[in-house]
Amino acid sequence: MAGQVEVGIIMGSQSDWATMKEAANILDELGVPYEARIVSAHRTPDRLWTYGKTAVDRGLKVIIAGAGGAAHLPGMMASKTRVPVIGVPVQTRALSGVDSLYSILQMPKGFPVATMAIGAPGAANAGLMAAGILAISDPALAERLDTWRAALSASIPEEPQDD
Ligand SMILES: Nc1c(C(=O)O)ncn1[C@@H]1O[C@H](COP(=O)(O)O)[C@@H](O)[C@H]1O
Repeated sequence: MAGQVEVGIIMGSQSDWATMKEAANILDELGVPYEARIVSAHRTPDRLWTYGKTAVDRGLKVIIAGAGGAAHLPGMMASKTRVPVIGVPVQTRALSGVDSLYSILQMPKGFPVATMAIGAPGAANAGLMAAGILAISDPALAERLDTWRAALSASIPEEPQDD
């Protein structure tokens, strides 16, 4: 997307993109510029270091970090930059993403990660959370987000339907 990139979507592996794309889709819908990068604490620690070190100067306002299994990426990124990190536990085959959730959730005091739900709903909510944070100082985005939320509410029928 054109414009100053204020949201960084990072993920531990290419295999996370199917999940993390849900965050990107929401940001596309709301007209929020973002970048998407593969950054792994385990496999590309130097890349993580550089990304975290330069995040503030590059103008990033929120980082969405998704990882699965021993999901150390969100916490490590939160240690490296004061840019708020939203963590997305990617669903895993072995342990259904509970491993990812626990790896991201229990941060020690001082370096928080705002942890979302496991999998695609969590990634979509991460996009919405990032948009909500940016909307605090962006009235036009706030209006788009309000419209998006109202449309979702309006799409929910009052009564259950038969299949
Ligand atoms: N959890 C992490 C980190 C990290 O936290 O740094 N780097 C990769 N991974 C995870 O390994 C899983 C399997 O990766 P592969 O599919 O590449 O084997 C992915 O869900 C990724 O997020």
